[in-house]
Parts: sequence; C-alpha cells; structure tokens
Amino acid sequence: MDLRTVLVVGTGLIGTSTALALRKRGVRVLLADRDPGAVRLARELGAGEEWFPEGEQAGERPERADLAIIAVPPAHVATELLALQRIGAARFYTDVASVKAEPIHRAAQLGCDLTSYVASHPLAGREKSGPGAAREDLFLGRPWALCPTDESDPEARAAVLRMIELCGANPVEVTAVDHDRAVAVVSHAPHVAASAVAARLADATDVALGLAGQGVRDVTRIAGSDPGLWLGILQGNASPVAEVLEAVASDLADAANALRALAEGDGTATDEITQLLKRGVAGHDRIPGKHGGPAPAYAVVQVFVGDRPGQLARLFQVCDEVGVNVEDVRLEHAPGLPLGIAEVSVEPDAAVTLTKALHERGWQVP
Ligand SMILES: NC(=O)C1=CN([C@@H]2O[C@H](COP(=O)(O)OP(=O)(O)OC[C@H]3O[C@@H](n4cnc5c(N)ncnc54)[C@H](O)[C@@H]3O)[C@@H](O)[C@H]2O)C=CC1
Ligand SMILES: O=C(O)C(=O)Cc1ccc(O)cc1
Repeated sequence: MDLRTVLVVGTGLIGTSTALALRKRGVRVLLADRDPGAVRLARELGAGEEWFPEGEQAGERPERADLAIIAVPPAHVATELLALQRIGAARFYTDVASVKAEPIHRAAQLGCDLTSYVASHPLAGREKSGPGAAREDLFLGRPWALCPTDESDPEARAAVLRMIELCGANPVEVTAVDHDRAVAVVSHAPHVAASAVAARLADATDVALGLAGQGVRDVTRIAGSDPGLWLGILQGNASPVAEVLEAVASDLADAANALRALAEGDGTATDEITQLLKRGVAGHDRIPGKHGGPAPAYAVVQVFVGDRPGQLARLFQVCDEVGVNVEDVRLEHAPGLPLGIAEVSVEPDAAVTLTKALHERGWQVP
C-alpha cells in the first residue's frame, strides 16, 4: 500500500512526531489543528504544510489524502472522524488515542463509516505535550497497536500497517478490548501510581527534595504529563484501570501493615515485604528491551562529569575513539555540587574497554 499524502489532524506531540517521521520517509503531509498556533509551529518544524478543508480557500477543492491520522484527545476522536469522513478528507482513517474501545464504540454510534477506519495506538510518548516536544524518532522500535474490527476493509488495515512501518514502529494487532486491558497494566495504572507517589512530594520538605536521587525521578517522570489529557485517557478506560489499581492498592496496604508490624517488633513481617520486593523484581524482569526482545543485560559504566558545557560531548568522544556503542545514558546530578555522575550503558564486553580508556584519559571512574 503506497502512502503518498497523509493528513494529520491534531498537531501536538504525537501528531507532529508522526508527521516528522512520515516526512522523513518522503510522504507528503498535510496538517490541521483547531489551534492555529499548533499548526504553525508544526509547519515551522518541518512537519508538513497546512491543510485547508473544503470551503476555507475559495475555488480550491480539498485534497483527498490517502490516510488521515486523527491525533487528538480520545474524547474528540469520533467527532473528528465523522467530520473528516463527511467531507471525504481521506481514503482511509486511523487515530492514535491511548484508549481504543470507547472511540470505536462512539464512532459506530455517530454513524461513521467503519470500513475505512482502523484504530491504532503508538506505545511511545513523552511527559510533554505540543508540537515543540515532537521527535521524528519517537516511534523507532516501539510497539504500535492496531485494532481492526470485523467491518474494517483490508486495504484500510494495510494503509495503517504501512504508516506504522514508515514510522519505524512494530505493529501489534489486537482487539480493542484486549488492548485496553493490556494498556491498563503497562501504561494507565502505572501513570496513576506515579502521580500518587509524586503527589507525596508536593509538600515534602526542602531537605527531602534536596536528597532526591535518580530513583524518585524514574518513578515519577510520567507524573509530569498534562492532567487534562490523562483525565480523558483514564475516563476512556476506567474499569480496567480501576481493577489494576485495586490490586496495586492491596499490595501497598499489605506492605504498610507489614512495616507497622515490623516497627512494633514482629520480625516475621519481613517475609511479606520480601515477597512483594521479589514479585517486583520478577515483574520488572519481564519488561522487554528497547528493540522489543528480552531486556539486554547492559553493563553500566559510571563516570564523574563536571557540570560544564561540553563534558558529555567529550565523554561520547572517548566512546567513539574506542569504538564503544552507547546503548543508553543517564545523568545523576549531585545536589549543590558542580558535578554529576553519568551512567553509560554499554554491551557487557565493552565495559572493560571503556573503563580502561576513561582511566587513561584522566576521567574519574568510581
Ligand atoms: N502523550 C503521549 O505520550 C501519547 C499520547 N497518545 C494519544 O495521542 C493523542 C494526542 O495526544 P498528544 O499529542 O500527547 O496531545 P497534545 O496535547 O500534544 O496534542 C493534541 C492536539 O490536538 C489538538 N486538538 C484537540 N482537539 C482537537 C480537535 N477536535 N480537532 C483538531 N485538533 C484538536 C490540540 O489543539 C493539540 O494540538 C491522544 O489521543 C493521546 O491519548 C498516544 C501515545 C502517547
Ligand atoms: O512517557 C512515556 O514514557 C510514555 O510511556 C508515554 C505514553 C503516554 C501515553 C500513551 O498512550 C503511550 C505512551
């Protein structure tokens, strides 16, 4: 299936990232958003050209795209789909909303044409919104769910598969109901849990915040996301998310009770806590790695870096010189000190080479 022209409706984080990825693969991209500033910025970022729907530009017929990608909040997907289908904006349609059953159900209720529509959802994103946060490589190697229904035309499915492929993502075909149950576990409930942990920090003391390390940053990163967007996501998947949160809340309550017992001298309560921690390790170990397979066991080389411009570039230069590929990098800042620790993840075999090279060049490797 050839995608020559794609229309992106909603030029925020996901719409603009998709547009940038498609542009890079030579697709012509038309952009629309109810916020003119969002379209302007997406255009300036090189995501495509502005789309003028029927009647807005005198004498011009609207151009019919091969595929329209609806990248707006979940509650607006079905109404946008209907409006676009009414003017024949595209041959096929998809959306990228984080929930799937509810928008499909609503589209059916509104009388949308379900043959030309295959709902989808990239499992990649950021805690930031808007076109300014978009990245053309956001979807590389990431899962991208697609949920054809019995009514979906095979050609519509092929068009959506082609879009996913062009964005460099891995298609995962799943029913809308199974999708929603799955993302409740791997995305939506974790988001609420992160918010609950981060909410503890709102009135934490300055001393506590001054001692914050990478752990709390990891656990709360997604809590910085747009609450309006997330309310819509949680509303659209309320029961499956509630079910997972009830299980998490039960584990947390048991852990708190065990710790109370421990504080009162009941040493046997350690068993319960150990069991939870071990179940946590088992669950964490099951998360696939960045390319979709089992998580690779990278070695982490720690190195002190001064908080000055150019230090990371120098560090990467050393990696380059000794032919070591950087799989991941994480910076931990030491509060109040003019230095931090870079944690460079590399293939296990490369760790010794890199550590030796850093030592030789005068880097402090703890
Ligand atoms: N934020 C994330 O990490 C991810 C979000 N998603 C889904 O992608 C969709 C978009 O989310 P983001 O790009 O993060 O949000 P965003 O807030 O960055 O962008 C949404 C854009 O849609 C526009 N918009 C809203 N209603 C509209 C309408 N009726 N017609 C035209 N434009 C409209 C807004 O003006 C805004 O520019 C949502 O459905 C979300 O569930 C999917 C994967 C990841
Ligand atoms: O920021 C991250 O790492 C995310 O995982 C973001 C995200 C948010 C919503 C989705 O539907 C999918 C992914």
